[in-house]
Amino acid sequence: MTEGIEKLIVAIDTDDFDKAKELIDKLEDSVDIFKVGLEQYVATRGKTVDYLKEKGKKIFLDLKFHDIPNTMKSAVKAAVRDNVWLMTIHVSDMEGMKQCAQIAKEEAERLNIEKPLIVGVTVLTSLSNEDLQDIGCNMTTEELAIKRAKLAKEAGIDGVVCSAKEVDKIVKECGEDFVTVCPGIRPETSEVGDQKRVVTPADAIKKGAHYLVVGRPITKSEDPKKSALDIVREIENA
Ligand SMILES: O=C(O)c1cc(=O)[nH]c(=O)n1[C@@H]1O[C@H](COP(=O)(O)O)[C@@H](O)[C@H]1O
Repeated sequence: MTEGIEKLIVAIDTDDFDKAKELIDKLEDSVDIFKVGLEQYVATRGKTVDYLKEKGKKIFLDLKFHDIPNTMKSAVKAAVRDNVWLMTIHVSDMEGMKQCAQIAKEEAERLNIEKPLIVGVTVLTSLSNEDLQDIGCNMTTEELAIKRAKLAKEAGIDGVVCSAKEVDKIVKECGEDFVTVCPGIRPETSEVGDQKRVVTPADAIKKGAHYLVVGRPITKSEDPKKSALDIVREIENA
């Protein structure tokens, strides 16, 4: 497998299992990691996770848990049973994150499976500085993302989801081994849509992102396989 394929995560955002299956089948030779998010998981009750397992693919379960510590911890414990590669929580209070890190380890040991990576969402890539002001936060997206990444590291989770706009600073603060997953990736010619902090695949890699999450630029393309391969090539050239 090439280095580019190892860094690309494709977001299967559809509410239809057959469409998800069709996309996975089209992309299976050029993509190794697929993200099952809220829309697809809720609509299919997790059926796509089983399909991806049958195909031997790596699974990013993106359910972004955010709740009181006991509920977050219990949700992580249940999700570990899906035996996925990586899953998301929101960066929240220290107690909640610590309990998620701990239970993931314990449950994986009990089941004798590899512990999934637990990563915390810092500041959604659809948010701007103005959006943060509107919801009562007087920090910039970059300041808040760095602060939350440091909290996530202190709590003992494996990494964060962040925009590639701030990933270089997060790597500098939290170290090379702290996993960085960057959505809001847009090749030069792609539509931005609802994303506000976007970066090209090449620039995201140059800034130190470990993994790039790409949805619509691949899934809404007339030729998803070609679009995925173009991004893999751009990653490799960077
Ligand atoms: O956790 C995520 O994956 C996520 C965090 C974030 O800050 N921004 C973000 O876009 N995402 C997800 O990444 C994917 C991006 O999709 P596209 O905008 O279509 O490339 C979607 O599935 C989002 O749910």
